[in-house]
Amino acid sequence: MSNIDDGSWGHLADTEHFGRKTSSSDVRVISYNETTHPKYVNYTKAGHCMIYSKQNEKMFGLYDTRAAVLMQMRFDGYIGFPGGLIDDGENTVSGVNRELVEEINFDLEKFTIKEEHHVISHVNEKLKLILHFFAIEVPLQDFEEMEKKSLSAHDYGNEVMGIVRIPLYTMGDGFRGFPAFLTNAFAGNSREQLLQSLIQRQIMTKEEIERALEAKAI
Ligand SMILES: O=c1[nH]cnc2c1ncn2[C@H]1C[C@H](O)[C@@H](COP(=O)(O)OP(=O)(O)O)O1
Ligand SMILES: [Mn+2]
Ligand SMILES: [Mn+2]
Ligand SMILES: [Mn+2]
Repeated sequence: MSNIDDGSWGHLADTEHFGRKTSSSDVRVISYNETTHPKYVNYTKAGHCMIYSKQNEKMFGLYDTRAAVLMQMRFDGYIGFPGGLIDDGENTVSGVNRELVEEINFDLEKFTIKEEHHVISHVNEKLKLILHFFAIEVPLQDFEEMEKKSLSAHDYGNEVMGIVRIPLYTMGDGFRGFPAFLTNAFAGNSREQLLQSLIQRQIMTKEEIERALEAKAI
């Protein structure tokens, strides 16, 4: 079992509460502009990013892959997107780019996250936490190179236990594939961020998402 199971957190004590499971009622959508209002100056900000590449290959010649979407298995056992806490006084997109370099060895010479990649932001008043979410579409060849380069990221093997692609297809029993993936534990509101982006970027329809959410293992 964990080697600090006495409820103490060591140096993680300052930030561990941001990773605690929250209910969707704890967060509400907030405009990017509104997050710069002085009343949020003492809020902690975090930014994460969905990197994806649309593709129309068929897995095993059977299943539409739709897109390669990059997520990660985190140190805390939750699935999340690359990204992290924005340092005090740090510009939000600069913080997201810094975290992407730390976590997946993102090549800023090739791609940089800009405000135009902003998708949605949420505020959790209880935790005084603002969660910004970005998405960037890249060519499949660059996506594949990122996957390889992520193995030599600074935080690979500690904050990041490895990156995953998401199975966006549903198999013959109506569960394995995407519905099974959705049964994982997700960090923050990353599951909501994923589902909204898949619809917004026309990778999946709202009806398909709803069907996947209702599917049960047989
Ligand atoms: O993918 C995510 N989407 C939304 N919120 C997330 C995601 N991953 C984590 N979180 C929440 C929960 C975390 O405690 C905080 C901070 O993010 P984290 O990536 O852990 O921060 P660092 O990389 O350690 O800076 O956001
Ligand atoms: Mn990080
Ligand atoms: Mn992180
Ligand atoms: Mn960090």
